Amino acid sequence: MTLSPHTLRPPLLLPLPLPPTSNRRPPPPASRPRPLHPALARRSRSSVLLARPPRAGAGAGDGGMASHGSHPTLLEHMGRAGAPADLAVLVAHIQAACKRIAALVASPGNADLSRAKPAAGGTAASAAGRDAPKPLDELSNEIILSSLQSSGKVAVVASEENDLPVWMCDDGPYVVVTDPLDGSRNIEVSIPTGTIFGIYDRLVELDQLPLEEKAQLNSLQSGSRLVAAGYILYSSATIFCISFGEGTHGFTLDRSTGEFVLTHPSMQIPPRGQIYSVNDARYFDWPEGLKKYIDTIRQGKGQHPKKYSARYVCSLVADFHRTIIYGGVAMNPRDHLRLVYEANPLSFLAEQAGGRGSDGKTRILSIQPVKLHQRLPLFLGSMEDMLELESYGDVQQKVNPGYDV
Ligand SMILES: O=P(O)(O)OC[C@H]1O[C@](O)(COP(=O)(O)O)[C@@H](O)[C@@H]1O
Repeated sequence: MTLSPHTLRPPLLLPLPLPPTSNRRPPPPASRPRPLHPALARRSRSSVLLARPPRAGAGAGDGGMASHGSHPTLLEHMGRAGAPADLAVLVAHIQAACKRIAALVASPGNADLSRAKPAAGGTAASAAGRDAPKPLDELSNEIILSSLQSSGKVAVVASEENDLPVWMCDDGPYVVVTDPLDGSRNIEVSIPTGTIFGIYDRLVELDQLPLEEKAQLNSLQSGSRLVAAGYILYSSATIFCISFGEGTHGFTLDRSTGEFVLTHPSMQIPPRGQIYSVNDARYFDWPEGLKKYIDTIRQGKGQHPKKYSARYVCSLVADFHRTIIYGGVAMNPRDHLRLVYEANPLSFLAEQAGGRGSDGKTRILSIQPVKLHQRLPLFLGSMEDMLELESYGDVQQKVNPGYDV
């Protein structure tokens, strides 16, 4: 595994032309700029003002710079919040990559790419010498990595798809952790998928260490040091939720212009929901505390005197997005989800929306990662539901026999 893939191939598929949609909401009420998170304030010396006058004919591929009526675009929002120029450039590249992934997962034929399919004869290449089609998570990884590399702002990226962190640029100010396409096993049946990412400052104090060592240590930063995090949900709408440490904000892709526009400003998880989200076919492998908690809330006998409903997409971003909006708790109690590029970014977003992320005992953002692909139980959701769940003590599933589906 090389640490310097300067030969990254450009993604193979181009976005298809997208039809206009009518999924726009009425304009949000005018909001005053919020105070900057200290991490942003520290770096705002070179902040940018990205708001621009309306431009005729603005569309996909213009980097998100066009004004969009009374809905600020993502980059306009960053400009108004005083985000550093480097961070805005980086986010612009991430959003461009995610537009391509959105087109990819929605394109005809993607079912063929939903999992690895070796060419005839079991080799990676066909008789004609062409590569076998790559599964979508690999393609998405290539799209994200090539975008991050061309941003020039990333020192190192740690991805679910790479065994080791990928060193990109010695003076890149940021470190990115990412799951480029979560839930890809759902693609074949057109169920929502998502991209997750987290952004840290490069640890300049490690600059003199050998490449592998500084790549690893930069990628293993505690979630409490996140500068920004986000997810992109590819569903009936494509939604980009992001936090720079001053709230969690959601932007919806307007396919008529190619812009992510602010549709969910300052998202707040309701303090209490009435939905639990878990793969409960695993019930008999759960510990007593978790069984008791779920049995109790199902019957409306918990702290909230209402019977809970179950929802489980089995696609982390979709389950989390619903939980942020409706409240409740989304969980995977076994050691399955990854601390560095799944649990940390989503916990950061949950906290910024007034919720909580924990492993059933401990606040996720206070756990020091020791391995890049470290797995753990993950519980995310409304503050009151989370505290009630954790009060049962014994909620982490220790038995993890491996499941076929
Ligand atoms: O099989 P389980 O325990 O229900 O896990 C489902 C979870 O695994 C994921 O599919 C991620 O798993 P992978 O990293 O193996 O793709 C999530 O999207 C989903 O929330």
